[in-house]
Amino acid sequence: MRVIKLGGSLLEQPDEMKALFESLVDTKNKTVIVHGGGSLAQQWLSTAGLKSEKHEGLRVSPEQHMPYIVGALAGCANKQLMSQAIATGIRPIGLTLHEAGISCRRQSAALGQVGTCELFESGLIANLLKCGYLPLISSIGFGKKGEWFNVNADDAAVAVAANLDADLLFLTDVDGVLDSEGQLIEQLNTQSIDELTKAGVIQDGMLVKVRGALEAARHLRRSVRIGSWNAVNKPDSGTQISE
Ligand SMILES: Nc1ncnc2c1ncn2[C@@H]1O[C@H](COP(=O)(O)OP(=O)(O)O)[C@@H](O)[C@H]1O
Ligand SMILES: CC(=O)N[C@@H](CCC(=O)OP(=O)(O)O)C(=O)O
Repeated sequence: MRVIKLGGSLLEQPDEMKALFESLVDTKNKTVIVHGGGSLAQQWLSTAGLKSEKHEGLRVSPEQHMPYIVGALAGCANKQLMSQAIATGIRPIGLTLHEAGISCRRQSAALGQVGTCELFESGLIANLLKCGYLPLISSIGFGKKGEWFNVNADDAAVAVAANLDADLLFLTDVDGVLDSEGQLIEQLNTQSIDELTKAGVIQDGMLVKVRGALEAARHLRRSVRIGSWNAVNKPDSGTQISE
């Protein structure tokens, strides 16, 4: 089984999105998608006249911003992906982290409704795969009292992969992790990530992704890959991250 994390910028690239779903047709019984949609959430918040800020790659999420964030991620982004899956002949099922067996709690008071993930069970996803569905999981989650949370989609993908003991692949809008000269780095480990982060080469969204990939590599005891949209069935492309 493998979990593929799709960055939200895919939603703005219809040709890439179509090609990606076409390349999933043969592996749909063992693929689970976790998706972002940060740029869409940003657009919805701006249209509503709300100023949104990020702290180390995480969107500060006050309660009053949550209807727009939930609407953009669990609503519009999720349904745009469902639409493409259906057009490709794949049977999708749109879910939140709750149905994927993940419970959330507040990361820190300063970040508002930003959630971190805790695992509780994994049965439903395996059953949906057996029934021939492609699970499309947004990064919206819920706490034990039903409160809603905005989880960074990279962190969400790490939790889903951990829950399913699955391989993990991050697909994004660059070829992988790039060095200070913009060249692809093929392999990274704890030490090289530390050095590149201190040197400011890995930043923003890529920092969240690389940290998540390293955490997943440790937990899953296997390497994790970061690559571009067309890397889905190319196991030697992108950046491979191991302990
Ligand atoms: N060293 C780096 N290599 C590649 N991208 C980087 C690096 N440092 C920062 N980035 C930025 O991280 C972005 C990918 O992260 P993000 O925008 O969060 O993607 P996604 O929406 O797919 O999760 C790249 O488009 C790039 O602007
Ligand atoms: C807490 C937090 O940062 N949540 C993210 C969730 C979406 C996301 O991660 O989308 P991408 O994968 O497209 O970046 C956000 O609101 O932007």
